Parts: sequence; structure tokens; C-alpha cells
Amino acid sequence: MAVSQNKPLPKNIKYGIVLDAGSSHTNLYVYEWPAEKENDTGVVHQVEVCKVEGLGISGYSQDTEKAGLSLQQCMKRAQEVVPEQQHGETPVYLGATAGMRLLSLQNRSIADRVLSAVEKTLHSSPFNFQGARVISGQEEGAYGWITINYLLGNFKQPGWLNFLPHLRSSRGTSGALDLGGASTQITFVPDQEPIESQENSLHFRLYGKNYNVYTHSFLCYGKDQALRLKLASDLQASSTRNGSLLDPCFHPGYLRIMNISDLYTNPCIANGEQQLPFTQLHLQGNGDYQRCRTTIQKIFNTSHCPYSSCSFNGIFLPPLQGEFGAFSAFYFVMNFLNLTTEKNPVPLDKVTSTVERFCSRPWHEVKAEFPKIKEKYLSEYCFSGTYILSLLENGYGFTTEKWESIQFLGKIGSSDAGWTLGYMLNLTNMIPAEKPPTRPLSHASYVGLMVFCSLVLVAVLLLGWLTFHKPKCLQKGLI
Ligand SMILES: Nc1ccn([C@@H]2O[C@H](COP(=O)(O)OP(=O)(O)OP(=O)(O)O)[C@@H](O)[C@H]2O)c(=O)n1
Ligand SMILES: [Ca+2]
Repeated sequence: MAVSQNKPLPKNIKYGIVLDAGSSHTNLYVYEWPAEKENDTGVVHQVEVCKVEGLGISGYSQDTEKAGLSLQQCMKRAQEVVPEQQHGETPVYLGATAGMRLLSLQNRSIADRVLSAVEKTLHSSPFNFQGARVISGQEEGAYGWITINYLLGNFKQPGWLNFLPHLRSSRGTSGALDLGGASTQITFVPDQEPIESQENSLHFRLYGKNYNVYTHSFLCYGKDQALRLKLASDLQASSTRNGSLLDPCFHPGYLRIMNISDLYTNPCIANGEQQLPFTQLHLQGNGDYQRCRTTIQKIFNTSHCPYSSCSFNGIFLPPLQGEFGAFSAFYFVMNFLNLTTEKNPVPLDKVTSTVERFCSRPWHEVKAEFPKIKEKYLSEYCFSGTYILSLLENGYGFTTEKWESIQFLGKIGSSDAGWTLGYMLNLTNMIPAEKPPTRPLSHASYVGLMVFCSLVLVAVLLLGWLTFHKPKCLQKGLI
């Protein structure tokens, strides 16, 4: 057999693929890690993100086959990123979130058809397809929390801490705040124990440590659905006869026409379609932050709480604790408003005044300044900024002081903050319950420490000797 020379040894790298089928769009992520370090913490990182063109998969309820076809381009991209000889061993997972949760509630069989269509595409790829499913809000919260703490290195115990067992558990974790189009999640380790409601309580054992985690996912409180909730509530409160509505959450001069039937076609709007004398809604912006905040406030029901403390809608929320990482739309919006670049965190009063100023700007001026930003995104940053402030301040109780503990983050290193990495780490068993056995110190560190201790000892002895047996030449100055 001929031996081929000059060929570099193949790197021992493994790959994994996760598709995040969100309500507004789908992203495909490719992760890689060194095969021999699989169980270490912080070794998996993102090498590719591919944004699927078109709608989120739940948006193809009228033509379910298209949900599958829409993924083809990004699956091709993944085949270029992962070396061909490893395609067969590379797992692919698809997790769908709140858009599909809503579609399942609305029409189970259509939701199943959408999932079958995406399964068909993923099965026909050369990768090792592991399944496509709708993940629960609890899972979404939990995996987002695992992702950011894994990437921030919070599960890692520095080697030298092993000498000091009482310090080993002192390292904190960071809470996770995720804002999507259709749902929003809050997840953190509270001080208060036990967690008062079962459905908000998670228990993990990771790298030899126990974590009691609080999580809640608010379906319908992602930014797109929250806007619908607000519009439905505005409509109910108004006496418009022709469907014209002044909206303080849009810029002055902005006009949007919506079909009433589109507004009422999902389970978020509880009352269903009312008998309205018009079929279209004409929204006219007037860019008034304070009024916008007041109208948003109405979608948070704080009238009842069956626990010691609540966020809103009677949902348990323990006192906020520790640092928080806020990602996805929390980040997109704050980043657009330039509130993540300078000293982060930006104080709450500055965030408020920035949103207030932005909302009051005429639409034609905003459009001229940001011609490259999609109109759908751009027109909603005023609403979204105000919604984020309402949700965090009034919904969760982030006061001026607590606001400083929120870090808005898009990426950590090369990896996007989101639930996908945590999902893959869990499904590939890459997070061990127990700490992998490691030597407390490497040989080099051990030798270094010994040399350092010896030097300190010599210095102490020398000092002692000099103090008690001072040579005559040095005693002179003392007389
Ligand atoms: N540069 C961007 C990108 C997205 N968005 C908006 O941010 C929201 C949330 O986006 P994302 O976090 O991607 O939500 P999904 O994952 O699609 O929704 P969900 O998690 O609820 O299923 C959407 O309204 C989207 O229009 C934005 O304003 N600016
Ligand atoms: Ca999402």
C-alpha cells in the first residue's frame, strides 16, 4: 500500500447541527469540539449560523410542504461546513418553539404536517438525523440558561479551588432572559428555597454540583404576539367606528394597515373576533413613549397572585437574584438603540430617555437614516424598546438598581446566546452529572508551586537571621 506523505493529520474534531425553528424564522447552527475533550466545559463552539430564507416553519400552515423545502439551502451550507467524511456521524436536531406551540394549540394536525415536512428534508440529508420536535417553554428556558452558563465558564471550577473545598461552590451562575417573537423566558437560580410552584422548578446536577433553577416561559409575550395583545386591548378600549386608531408605540407619520382577521387568528387573543363594523385596522403612529408604556401595561394582569410573589398573570416569581444575560430580541433591540456598545450595562434612566427620544422621531426621518434595515424591524423598535422596559421593570421587577445586573449579549465568544447549544449538549450527553476526574494540579504547576514555597521559606529564614544576628556592619546605623 502506498503511503501518502505531506498530508496533514486530520484534526480530531466532531460536529453537531441544531435547527432553531422559531416563530419568526429558522436558524441553523453548526457546532464543533475536539473529540477527546468532549466532557470538558466550554469546549463546544459555534462555527456557522445559516439564516433560513422566508417565514418561520409555523408560517407555512397553508402550504406545509414549503416548510421542509425552505430548509434546503441551509442544509446545503451545512454540508460545505462539515467535512464530507464526517457527514454520516454528525447529529442533526430540530427544535421548534413558540410559533409551533401556538399552531399545535390551534390545529394539531396542521402542526404535525409541518413537522413531517421538515423531517422529510432532514432525513434526506447525509447527516445523522435525530428528530424534529416542539420543545416546551420549560426546556427552552432551561437550555438557554445552560448555554450561557456553559459559554461563560460558570460551570468550570478552577483547578486550584479543588484545594479549598469550602470555596468550590462559591461561583455563581447567571440568569437567562430570552425574548422571541411569540414567547419570552426567564430562568435563574433564586436565593429563596424551595421554589413555590412545581411547574417553575428544575433540578440539575452538572459537573458534580446541584442546581435548583426557577424558569418560566410566557407564551404570547414574545414581542410580535405582545404587539397583537396590545392592539386587541387598544381596540377593545377604543370607540373607533371606522378602524382608525392612533398608536403611541409607532413613530409620528407612520401608517400601518392590518386585517382584523389576522389579528384574531391565534389562541393568544382570548376573546376571539368580536363583531366589529370594519375589517381593517388603520394604525397611525404618534410616537408617545409614556402613552405607549401605559397601553402596554394593560397586557400585564397584576390583580391576583396565589404565591408569595408574582411577575404577572398570577405566575410565581421569586426575588430576582444575581447577574442576568439577556439575549435574542432583548439584544437585537438594545443593540439597534446603541445601548449595548458603550459601558454595559447602560443605566435604566438613560435607556428610558433613549427609547423616549427614538419614539418621538418622525417616521420619514428614521426611515431615511436606516435605509438598509427591514421596515418590519425598523418600524417596531419603538414598540419593542418600550415593551422590553415594561416587561423587565413592571413585569419582572428590575428596579433601577437591579437593572445594572442585566448584560445584553448577542454572542459569547463565537457562539450565539440561545437555547440551541444547551439542547445539543444535553442530547449528546456532553454535560456530565459528576465532575470528570482531573488531577488537582498539572505537573508543571505542582513544580512551580514547590519552587515558590521554597523561595518564600528561604526568604523568611534569611529575614529572621538578619533580625536576630545582624552583622556588625548593618548595626551601625542603629546607634
Ligand atoms: N435584527 C433583528 C432580528 C429580529 N428581530 C425581531 O426579533 C423578534 C424575535 O426574534 P427571535 O428571537 O429570532 O424570535 P423567534 O426565535 O423567531 O421566536 P420564538 O422564540 O418566540 O419562537 C422578532 O419579532 C423579529 O422580527 C429584530 O427586531 N431585529
Ligand atoms: Ca427563539
